[in-house]
Amino acid sequence: MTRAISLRDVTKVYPRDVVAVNRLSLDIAPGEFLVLLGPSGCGKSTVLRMIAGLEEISSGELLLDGEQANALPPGDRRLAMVFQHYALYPNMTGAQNIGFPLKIESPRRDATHQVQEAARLLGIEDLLDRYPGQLSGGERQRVAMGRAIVRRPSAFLLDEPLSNLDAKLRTRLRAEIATLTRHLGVTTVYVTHDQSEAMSLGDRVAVMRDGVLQQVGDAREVYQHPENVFVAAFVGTPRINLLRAAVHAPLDGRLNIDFGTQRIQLPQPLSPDHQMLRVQMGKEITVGLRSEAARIASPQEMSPTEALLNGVVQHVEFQGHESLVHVSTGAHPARVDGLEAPRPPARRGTRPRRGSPLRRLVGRYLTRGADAARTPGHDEPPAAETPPPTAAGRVNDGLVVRCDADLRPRLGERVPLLIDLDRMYVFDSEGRRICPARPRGPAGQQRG
Ligand SMILES: Nc1ncnc2c1ncn2[C@@H]1O[C@H](COP(=O)(O)OP(=O)(O)OP(=O)(O)O)[C@@H](O)[C@H]1O
Repeated sequence: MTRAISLRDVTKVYPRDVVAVNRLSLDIAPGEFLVLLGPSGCGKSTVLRMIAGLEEISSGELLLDGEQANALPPGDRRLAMVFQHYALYPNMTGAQNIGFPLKIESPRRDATHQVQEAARLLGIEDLLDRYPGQLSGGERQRVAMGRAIVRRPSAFLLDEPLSNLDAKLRTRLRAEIATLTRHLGVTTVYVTHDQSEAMSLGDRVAVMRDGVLQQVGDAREVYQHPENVFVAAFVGTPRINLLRAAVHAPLDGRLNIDFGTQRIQLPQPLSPDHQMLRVQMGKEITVGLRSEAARIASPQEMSPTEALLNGVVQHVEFQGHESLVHVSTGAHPARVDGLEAPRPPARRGTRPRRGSPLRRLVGRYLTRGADAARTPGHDEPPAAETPPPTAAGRVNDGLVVRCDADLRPRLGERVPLLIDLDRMYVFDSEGRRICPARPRGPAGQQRG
């Protein structure tokens, strides 16, 4: 038995007028695994607690299988909730903890069979005789999951269930949870602030900010077509590069995106996406470039859908299979409120050394300077475009790009960046995505 959960215009106002959830509407299909994602304090747990019946709904409607359930007592909802803190009874064994909900229902019932079955599904048969104090964090969370599934609920509500565990265990357990809930076919709502967890887990991801739902879609859709700059910035590792820019149209009818010290000219004829930028002329826009939308390569390799920017290597993160290279372009980074953890600072650049693989790759560019980078159809970078040095200990405008681990860019090295215009996002001054437009067809249908 699984169930549909619908929220219609649901608002939660706590005392002192704290609006934790603001007019949220969401339909979760029977058997679906939906992840509620957002930064701390955005209202995720409140949504879960309203579904569970642990928090009163201020306005709006909760429907369980189409029936209004705002006033239904929590015990009658047949939902199981698992919290970040395992809340196991320390004086009960694993078996007693798992069987506890059944004992509450009917104290004389022998729950051995159901407990064994839940333990078998979770692979914890050997832990049943142990007390919580004798279990590791991961084992305790499995017992907590056992307690949630033993009553065969119609939906699971999981509130950051893995955030107390180390990264390796978290990865393993989240795969187990996804497999288990699919095996049971039970509707699952999973709350997390960890975007990589969200992207790897759910059928759909619902991104929240300040109590307001920003976007719902499958992971690919949310990553590739973020509705706004907040979603673009919250989802994806490394974080998307966001640069302040303006659209200019000189008299020759061409269209430029101007980053202040550098600009790129959009190829003619303008694509339908780029035509939409005309209305942004004179207004501030934000350009979003994921790390895979720019590459360090010789301008001679530039394709018709690429444009050139120049940069200076500020910091290199070696990742084994690739490197993440922070490149200063002189452009001003755009700020998005409400995101956690800014990028880590990096050391100030030094001079490039001769003979590096990167120097061989883009060597002509490096030796001949900006002149070598000029390609017909693309804007010529002005002489003053070499980015200014940044203050020691800060990467204030570093564009993070992926690079083959063998290239080994040197700190301070001047590099050409080829920007993939098909994967360049533009957001208007309100943060809404202007381009690329959502693709037509079933995968890209507009919601709502
Ligand atoms: N009982 C309460 N009384 C007053 N305000 C509350 C209460 N519970 C939560 N809030 C506020 O409501 C907002 C949303 O809180 P909520 O716990 O739902 O966010 P969250 O996204 O789950 O955060 P986290 O990831 O940190 O758990 C926050 O501003 C919080 O301070």
